[in-house]
Amino acid sequence: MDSIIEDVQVRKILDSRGNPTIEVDVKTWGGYGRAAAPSGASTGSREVVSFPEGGVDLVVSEMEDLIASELIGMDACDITTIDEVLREIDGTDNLAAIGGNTTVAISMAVAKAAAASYNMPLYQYLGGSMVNELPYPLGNMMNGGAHAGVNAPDIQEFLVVPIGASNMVEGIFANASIHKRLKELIQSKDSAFTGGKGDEGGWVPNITNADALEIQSKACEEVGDELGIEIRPALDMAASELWDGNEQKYIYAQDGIKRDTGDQIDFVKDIIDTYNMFYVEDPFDESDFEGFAQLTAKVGDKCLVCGDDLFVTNKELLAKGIEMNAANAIIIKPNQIGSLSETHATVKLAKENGIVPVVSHRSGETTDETIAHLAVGFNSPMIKTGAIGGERIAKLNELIRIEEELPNPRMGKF
Ligand SMILES: O=C(O)[C@@H](CO)OP(=O)(O)O
Ligand SMILES: [Mg+2]
Repeated sequence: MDSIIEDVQVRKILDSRGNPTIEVDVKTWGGYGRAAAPSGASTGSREVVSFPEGGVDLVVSEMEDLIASELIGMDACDITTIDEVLREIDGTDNLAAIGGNTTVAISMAVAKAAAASYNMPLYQYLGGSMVNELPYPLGNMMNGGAHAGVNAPDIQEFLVVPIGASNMVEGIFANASIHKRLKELIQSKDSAFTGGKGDEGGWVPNITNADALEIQSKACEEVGDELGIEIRPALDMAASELWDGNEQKYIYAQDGIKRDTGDQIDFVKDIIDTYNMFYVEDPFDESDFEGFAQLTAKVGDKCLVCGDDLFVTNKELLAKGIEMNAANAIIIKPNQIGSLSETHATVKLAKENGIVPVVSHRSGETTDETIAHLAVGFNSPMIKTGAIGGERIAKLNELIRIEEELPNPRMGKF
């Protein structure tokens, strides 16, 4: 049994914001897997807790031995049971005792060790030998909101999708070209722009939301024409960060505008119509399933309306969203739910119901490349993982390698 776990090691490492996070090594008789946990800034309130009070240091000093002693001797292929054991060790509903980042890093390292035990890449171990589809890269171009400083746009992420790309390399480099072009276009609107970037490598301009939307769309058209492929704009509005529960309004500080839910529906629909948006994530507060459902009814036939904070990769919340027709896409972030098997269950439910799963990074990342394998192995037609920057290109470059390995690679289907 090459996949029997022999050792589990936990260490504190840096993330891209300079915060501590956790990296786990799992050794089996015949293989080895390593994975690290990312962390969010605009987190959903229903996500599992990242770390116990005491943080990564406490996990390393007091929990490593306990966790290792439970897992040593188990079969790394039995990932569901291993995830259950981790939940039992924790003993809370929201993984507050050992931390969802601890469990997810172990869970992903176990899966990688299992794959390595049988000399397989993770995507093939998860997706089978017929897997051959690659995800369109949803690339982050400009940052605002919680991922940027003051004076930035309120909308958190201005993204693009190279939907006309015929392969991964073409899509990834199209996004990099847009990122470059946007620097020039920002300078035309903001002469004091110094080239500052946000947490995910997108530019942080001091311009209005309207100006940002305009140059985002211009960059898609110009670069799309030059490269001869269709590139469409997309947004993550991260509207939970804009929502003021007392005022019952979305506060757009940069524009000095407040919008109630009805105004917000009209505002987002207008943006989708005007700019032919391919994808809009979290256009409403995380508790507003009804607002999501109203927007999806209006634009769901031409735009992906995606829930991130709304669903937090949680199967029960997704089931509620399916019942209410709240969205037609879901962000998949393993550390929101704390394990690979629960992440897989949510992806499965999404696919069974025609909801597009979009595997995603977090704003605080490491050079861990696991999500590139999850996107391919889970057959996710899109991956959200930035456009430039070391911790972002770790995933993109891994997708380039995976494309090279696949016998008959093709871009995913929506
Ligand atoms: O809102 C998001 O989708 C993510 C990643 O882009 O941000 P965070 O990791 O801060 O939640
Ligand atoms: Mg989001």
